Amino acid sequence: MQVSPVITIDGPSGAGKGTLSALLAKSLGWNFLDSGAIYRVLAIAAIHHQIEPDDEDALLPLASSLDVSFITSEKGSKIILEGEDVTYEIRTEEVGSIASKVASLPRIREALLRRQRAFREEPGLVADGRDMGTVVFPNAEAKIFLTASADERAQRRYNQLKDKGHDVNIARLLSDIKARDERDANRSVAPLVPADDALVLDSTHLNVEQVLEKVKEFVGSKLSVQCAL
Ligand SMILES: Nc1ncnc2c1ncn2[C@@H]1O[C@H](COP(=O)(O)OP(=O)(O)O)[C@@H](O)[C@H]1O
Ligand SMILES: Nc1ccn([C@@H]2O[C@H](COP(=O)(O)OP(=O)(O)O)[C@@H](O)[C@H]2O)c(=O)n1
Repeated sequence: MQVSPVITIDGPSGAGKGTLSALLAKSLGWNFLDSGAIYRVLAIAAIHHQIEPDDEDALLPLASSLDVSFITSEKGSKIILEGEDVTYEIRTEEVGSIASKVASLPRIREALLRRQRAFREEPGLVADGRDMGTVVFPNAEAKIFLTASADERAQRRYNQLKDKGHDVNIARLLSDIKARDERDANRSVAPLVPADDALVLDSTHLNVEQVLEKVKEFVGSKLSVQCAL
């Protein structure tokens, strides 16, 4: 059976993965998986159910039957957890930090694998995360590892959260980002590392258009989708 093609975009927080993935998915007309949102939703569910982020036994049933839906319409996309709209709530740095704690638990990652792979549908998928090219879709057609310096990523996150009306502090953001980098890169399962066959792209001194240009060139060399791009 022919499976749909996948482009994976992995990298640390604030590197521009979500921005790039959304632009690529839109220009190709492909599906989009924001795998980080699944971990963030699980973090919110843990808070709602008063479960500590390191309590793997208690989190496991929650992860296995996570009642979440990703709704995309012309007005934008919405994330609904147990009937509640958590689209705005999941984006705080605090939730990102709890997400990175629950994401370090091996059985939790295992429980979420099938849910993530189910996004691979016709005509194709752009998957954004930490382990998309290494674990979830190891046979992806094109893999990108997008990074940038921690200072640049903290500044981008600061601007982004401020624009959305969140109360933010740049020094705190930088230290949270560094702590999250450290945890994501050093965990025992699915650590944040580029796949052997990934294009590693440092976006510190590149704007969104420049990143997109380079990625389109790379994707075009790996897949026969040049016409769509
Ligand atoms: N190359 C870039 N240069 C400057 N800002 C960028 C770049 N890529 C993304 N951004 C901005 O940085 C912020 C974080 O990007 P995002 O795509 O959410 O990162 P990630 O998904 O890797 O955490 C967003 O506000 C986005 O518009
Ligand atoms: N595929 C993924 C995606 C996210 N995550 C975890 O979930 C957290 C939040 O992911 P995210 O992609 O929303 O984070 P940002 O890059 O947007 O800050 C990350 O810090 C990771 O610890 C993961 O472990 N594996």
